[in-house]
Amino acid sequence: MKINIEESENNLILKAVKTNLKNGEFIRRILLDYNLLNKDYKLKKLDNNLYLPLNYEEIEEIGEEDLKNTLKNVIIKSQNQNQNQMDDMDFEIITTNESDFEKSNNKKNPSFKDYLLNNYSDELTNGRIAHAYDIIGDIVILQISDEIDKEERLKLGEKAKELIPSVRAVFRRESDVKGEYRVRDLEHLAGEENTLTLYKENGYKLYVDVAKVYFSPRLSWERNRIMQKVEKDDVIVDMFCGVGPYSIACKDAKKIYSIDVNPEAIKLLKENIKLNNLENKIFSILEDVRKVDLKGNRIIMNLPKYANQFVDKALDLVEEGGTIHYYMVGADVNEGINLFKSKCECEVLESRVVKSYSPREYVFVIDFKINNPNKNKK
Ligand SMILES: C[S@@+](CC[C@H](N)C(=O)[O-])C[C@H]1O[C@@H](n2cnc3c(N)ncnc32)[C@H](O)[C@@H]1O
Repeated sequence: MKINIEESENNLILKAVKTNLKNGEFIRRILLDYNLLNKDYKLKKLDNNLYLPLNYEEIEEIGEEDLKNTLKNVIIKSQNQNQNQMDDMDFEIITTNESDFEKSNNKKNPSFKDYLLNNYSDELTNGRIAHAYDIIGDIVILQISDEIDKEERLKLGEKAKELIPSVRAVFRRESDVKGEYRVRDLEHLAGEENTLTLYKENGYKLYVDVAKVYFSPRLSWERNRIMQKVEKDDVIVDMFCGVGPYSIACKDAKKIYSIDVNPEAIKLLKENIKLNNLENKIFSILEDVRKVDLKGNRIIMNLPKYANQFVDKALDLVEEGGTIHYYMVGADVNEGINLFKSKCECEVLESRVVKSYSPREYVFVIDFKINNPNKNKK
């Protein structure tokens, strides 16, 4: 096989990790843990190298540089933990195309993406059907507009169930995330009408009920970024914890306070604490965070749409010299920076786009070091 670096007009572009055969199995397991391995294709051996095809949308969301850094960090961490000797940290991410890889099902079935491309190219172009979908455990959530007939939507659901590996149920986003609990309406399209699933990311597991709580697999990279920053003496306050993905990602900290107003989220959080053996570290609190009185040195504010209403509360919760990870929706990250500067003495440690939110808006994260939470307080 020749690995084409050039983009081809007739073929779907794929990204792949190229590594030497010795390190291949180690990297394969990491990619599986991160839901990054594209199971539609077989791995490819060539010369002394292994090529592992990646889920392209995931890479688009996180960016290639971030992917490389995160993989490097995870490899270093796993090596320390398991004394796994990976010869050299040698791997690269290459751009190739799907014809370089053999389909994994051997049945000459198209992938669901091929199916969409072949049958719904107009709808993909005009945005009535999105190419991207979320896989949470064994549940798939498609993005299909109301303008597509119900009958057609059900047909697409059945196709998704048939063509996407290991799927138990297919739903469609019926609304944006909304309300205080940030939960979206879903329409059932195929498979079991059961919305509870077990999801895996960054080496931990989570029960998620996609109809009752907020959850986004597209934040797994961001959670990994936070995971790398946590120190063993940290006391974390996860102000809007949901089922606990950030709290659990912070498992190397000394103590984690996890707060949410949604009783269903806290119920699942409790299950997730047990599932990950973190009973002695994570303390769940079913409450409006505005009524909670605690102190921590690392505060996580993952309520991007309304976070600006909770800055004063976060400044009450943070210790002097602590860090606030502030998520916000907007067109310009300076809105968030100026807001904090008007309320306290702080510096920006890092800021980046986490994902796109609407055609002109993004979800940004800003990591602030809070030198004096009370200065400028009104
Ligand atoms: C965007 S979700 C994030 C959940 C979780 N951090 C995650 O990444 O999956 C925001 C969460 O904040 C919770 N929430 C909203 N207002 C709240 C408040 N005043 N106090 C505590 N939790 C709140 C919602 O119930 C929801 O679970």
